[in-house]
Amino acid sequence: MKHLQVAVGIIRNDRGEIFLAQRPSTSHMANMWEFPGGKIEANETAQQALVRELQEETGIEVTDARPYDLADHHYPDLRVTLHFFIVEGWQGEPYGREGQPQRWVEQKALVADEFPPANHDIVARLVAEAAAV
Ligand SMILES: Nc1nc2c([nH]c(=O)n2[C@H]2C[C@H](O)[C@@H](COP(=O)(O)OP(=O)(O)OP(=O)(O)O)O2)c(=O)[nH]1
Ligand SMILES: [Mg+2]
Repeated sequence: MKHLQVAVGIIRNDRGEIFLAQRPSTSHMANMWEFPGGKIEANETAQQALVRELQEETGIEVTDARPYDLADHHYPDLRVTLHFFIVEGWQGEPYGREGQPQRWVEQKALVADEFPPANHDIVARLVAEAAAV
């Protein structure tokens, strides 16, 4: 089975909101909401892939990102390992550079069911941590 390593950015602004993008209708996990990111290439670290993917998908230049969590998930015909980073420093303003719909959502208002199944534990953790503040 194919196994993808994916770098994913949880972009959080100073109001505690997180940037989400909607996956294209033709992609794997079509129409679900996601944290922007993408596949780690063979010659890259996870952090390098994160910086490149957020530039490509949201137009920002990441200046502050720290590893947050890992999630391993088996889809029916694909295994993914997601490398999540919290991104709290960047230049520019993120937007759906590939034409994908986007929105900012308060961390405590994230809804796990809007995300691919691989994200469910992470979204629950983010919501719990927001509630604890
Ligand atoms: N970016 C991203 N991918 C996710 C998330 N959750 C999740 O299961 N995935 C899965 C969907 C895909 O099967 C896989 C790879 O992500 P991707 O489709 O963004 O990869 P990519 O940007 O490199 O895409 P492409 O160049 O092939 O078009 O990770 C998430 O929150 N963000
Ligand atoms: Mg992507």
